[in-house]
Amino acid sequence: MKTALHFGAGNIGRGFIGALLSDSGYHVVFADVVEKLINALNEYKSYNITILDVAPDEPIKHISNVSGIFSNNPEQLNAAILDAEIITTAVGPNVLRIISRSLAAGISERKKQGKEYLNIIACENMTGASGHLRDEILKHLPEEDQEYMDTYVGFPNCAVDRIVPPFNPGPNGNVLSVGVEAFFEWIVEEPAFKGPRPEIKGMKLTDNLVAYVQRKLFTLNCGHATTAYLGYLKGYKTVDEALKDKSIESTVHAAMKESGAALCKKHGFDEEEHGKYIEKIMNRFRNPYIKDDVARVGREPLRKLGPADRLVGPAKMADEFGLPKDNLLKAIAACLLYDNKDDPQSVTLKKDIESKGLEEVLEDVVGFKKGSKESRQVLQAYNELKA
Ligand SMILES: NC(=O)c1ccc[n+]([C@@H]2O[C@H](COP(=O)([O-])OP(=O)(O)OC[C@H]3O[C@@H](n4cnc5c(N)ncnc54)[C@H](O)[C@@H]3O)[C@@H](O)[C@H]2O)c1
Ligand SMILES: O=P(O)(O)OC[C@@H](O)[C@@H](O)[C@H](O)[C@H](O)CO
Repeated sequence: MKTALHFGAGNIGRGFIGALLSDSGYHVVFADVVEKLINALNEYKSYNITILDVAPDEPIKHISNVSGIFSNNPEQLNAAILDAEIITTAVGPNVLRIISRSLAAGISERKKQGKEYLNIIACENMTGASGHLRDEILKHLPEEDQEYMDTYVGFPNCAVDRIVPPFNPGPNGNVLSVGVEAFFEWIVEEPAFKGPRPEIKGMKLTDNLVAYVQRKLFTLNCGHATTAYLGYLKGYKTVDEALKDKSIESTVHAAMKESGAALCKKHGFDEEEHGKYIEKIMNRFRNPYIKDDVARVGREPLRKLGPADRLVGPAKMADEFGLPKDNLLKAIAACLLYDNKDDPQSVTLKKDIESKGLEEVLEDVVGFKKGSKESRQVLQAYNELKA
């Protein structure tokens, strides 16, 4: 049987990518650092996915042929890398650097054992995640193994879309159970594969990946983050609850339209089709069967304020074409106000704003120069939202 190694047995790992791999005939080995997940994977060797929607065709999907290993156990991991025909990740962009050392060791071992093609796909909300992972691996790979990696190891980037919220399996439920929306989209960069393309049900291939990644990140994740930060400020707990607030809904919609106008100019998307794409996403956010925590959606605000990420990325793109971006700037201001003591990045952000001042943080983190029009506008929105 074919083996797939997937890093991260979390929401997207179990609820999306691992499930597609298992459905396509792979034995899926999940590598994670959480003991209870690994133990449960090895004990039950299967889990259930609940589809959170009105009358889904298949309300519960049973996923089998799975097992778990510890990502911080070099022997287990090396053996799994050696066996794998494909490797995927869904660990969060910041963890890619952490797993890169083990992947480098595994790639060197594959060379020693005369193994051929392998593709590694990082399924994270980040433009160029697999390429970034490759760069991190290169830092640990001996020079004499680099040619082997160039020849035999592909790093196709991808866009990954399915809302997988926190899920409560109930008092006697299985820790592996996961609830997902019915919709899913996994688009992978075809030219970057090395060797034969793997056949995975539900994986779509494209040769224009950047457009799809930006379409998803700057629309869905942009609207999601805007809802989360504005919602958190007003004390709402979930995305659907926040969107029932008309003033939040209209800002979220307007921010997605601003990013949409920029995306259509940049990538030539049809405006009418893109409008439908936005409406479909708004309806996905409103799905009453999904109770998605605003703290999950707003997690790691410093990452989300990055220059190529969901808020600043579309604002810069709008600027490139001289298009409006007032609502995107308001979303950036709401993100800067995110004050959640359980989120380490929120704590750091707050401390930095207190010690350096908002303008300096805007320049360092977001890239808006002190005194620039954008910086002044964010400052004004920040003070208005704070009041
Ligand atoms: N949940 C969603 O709706 C969704 C949708 C699309 C994309 N994503 C992206 O998928 C990625 C994962 O998100 P998630 O929601 O599944 O998060 P999650 O927190 O549910 O899962 C991440 C998993 O990675 C594990 N992990 C942490 N460090 C690790 C390490 N060193 N080695 C192996 N595993 C490690 C964690 O223990 C956890 O189980 C993120 O990049 C996210 O942006 C999430
Ligand atoms: O995972 P993050 O932190 O990058 O973003 C939070 C959510 O917006 C995200 O997980 C969405 O649910 C997902 O991207 C839907 O495909």
